[in-house]
Amino acid sequence: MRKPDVVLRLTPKPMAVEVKRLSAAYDGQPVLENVDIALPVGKWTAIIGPNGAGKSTLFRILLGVMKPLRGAVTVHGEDPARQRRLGHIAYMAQQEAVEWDFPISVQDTVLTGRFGHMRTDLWWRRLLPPRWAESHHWDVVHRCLEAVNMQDFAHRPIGALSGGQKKRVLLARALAQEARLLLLDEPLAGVDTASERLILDLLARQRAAGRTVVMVTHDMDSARRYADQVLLINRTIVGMGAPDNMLVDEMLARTAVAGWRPVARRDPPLEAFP
Ligand SMILES: Nc1ncnc2c1ncn2[C@@H]1O[C@H](COP(=O)(O)OP(=O)(O)OP(=O)(O)O)[C@@H](O)[C@H]1O
Repeated sequence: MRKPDVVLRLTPKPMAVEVKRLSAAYDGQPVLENVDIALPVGKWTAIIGPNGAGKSTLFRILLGVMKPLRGAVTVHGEDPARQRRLGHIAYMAQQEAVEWDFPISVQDTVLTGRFGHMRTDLWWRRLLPPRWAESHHWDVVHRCLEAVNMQDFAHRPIGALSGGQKKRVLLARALAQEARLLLLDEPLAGVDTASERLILDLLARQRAAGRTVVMVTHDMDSARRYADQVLLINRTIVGMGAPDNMLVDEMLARTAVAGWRPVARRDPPLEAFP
């Protein structure tokens, strides 16, 4: 009898993020054009581009909350909205995008990061107010608050925090999601040196644990020191590669990064900064 043929299927592991020929627009006004991106799982990518380059728009599309005009987008090989609903994408918004006057404590804010996981709790649990969540959710919340050094502020209203503390709470909420992909919109903006160090070290640990980190930043030094790759964007992808190849005068000039300082010349003339 003839033996059945053994078919060896070698399916490549899906990328964390794959974007092909993407275009996006608001009210018919193009914002992103012909964007191609492939971000491997477990790497740290820094996205750098000037104001209005479309970085936050790209995040909205990767979260599946905005539909592209054209092109294909997958997260872990699936529809981004589905991945978000499954809790595989964590998002840290820019501080300005959050309603800080909302009467909610620091720990309840971080608990909202657990909502995706709570969907799999027992049905009757899901009828209770979130504050009565199962203890393992609270364990994660407290662990994340400790990780960002905000445990002493757990009961404080979020409106009564400094700028740097707000950032740390937003990061704790993103960490509490225990997602495979972390999308962070300017996590380092407006924080002091100690907070910056804490945030970068935490993200380095996330990456070491196999998570994919994607961080929009204007901080070239951090991108150079921590990121595996840099993506330069200004309405379209200007370049993508190792930090040492992307964060050079020629590439930055092409991206026209606001506030960009020439790398070769440490002290440019003042007139370079209007
Ligand atoms: N909801 C919206 N409706 C209409 N236009 C928008 C909307 N959101 C953003 N835009 C426009 O789209 C363009 C890209 O905005 P986006 O916020 O994606 O840029 P960004 O790179 O994140 O900028 P920044 O560094 O200032 O945060 C800008 O010209 C902006 O004015």
